[in-house]
Amino acid sequence: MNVTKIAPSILSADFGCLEKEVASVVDAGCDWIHIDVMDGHFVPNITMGPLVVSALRRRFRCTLDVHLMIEKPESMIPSFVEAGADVITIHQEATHHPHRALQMIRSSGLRAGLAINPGTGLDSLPYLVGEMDLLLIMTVNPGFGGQTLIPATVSKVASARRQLVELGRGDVLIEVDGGINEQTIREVYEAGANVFVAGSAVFDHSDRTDAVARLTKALAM
Ligand SMILES: O=C(CO)[C@@H](O)[C@H](O)COP(=O)(O)O
Repeated sequence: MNVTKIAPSILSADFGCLEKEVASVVDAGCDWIHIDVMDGHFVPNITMGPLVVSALRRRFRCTLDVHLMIEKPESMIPSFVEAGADVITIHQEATHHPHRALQMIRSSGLRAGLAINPGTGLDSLPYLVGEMDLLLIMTVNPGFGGQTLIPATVSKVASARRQLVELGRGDVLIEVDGGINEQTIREVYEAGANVFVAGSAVFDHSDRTDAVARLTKALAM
């Protein structure tokens, strides 16, 4: 699969001027924006909700990639659909009914993603693969930006890619999230990832065009 996307995570952006922050990465050539929704229960942090997604939807045409780090995501899926998300990803660990949650997202006409934490295996893949468009492999424990990629997650990406191909779903995007930077992006790409969430590696730099170009260059090396 040839698709590769850098998806800047606005968790590391300056929320005081979010429109300007997102515009800076869209101007740098990014057409996916990663939006981390945290509820203070599933993860020990609270961020934003559907109102922020709908505000960004009104201003930007790019793909809004919404990552729900919330318990019982089923209850909030309709609000994020209504807000204008393009991709909604739920965590396997956050619901008793991941299959149903993925079906809800798809039946609303959106792309559905399944996220798994670093400590979660790939056992459920054969049972959920028919309902997903994207597999988000957390490369850090979710909740905060600026962490270091956990090395064991790289072989999980490789294993997931192999299994997806064997299951006839080589088209499913593998997204990696956490600790993605110039030093780590190439190894997860080689393992089979194609969507690269980058928070601090983009927003901690004042020149966003340069930051995105550095990641793209590291990917191609
Ligand atoms: O979901 C999360 C954190 O839970 C991420 O999307 C972070 O925002 C990634 O930040 P960096 O590790 O790239 O700084």
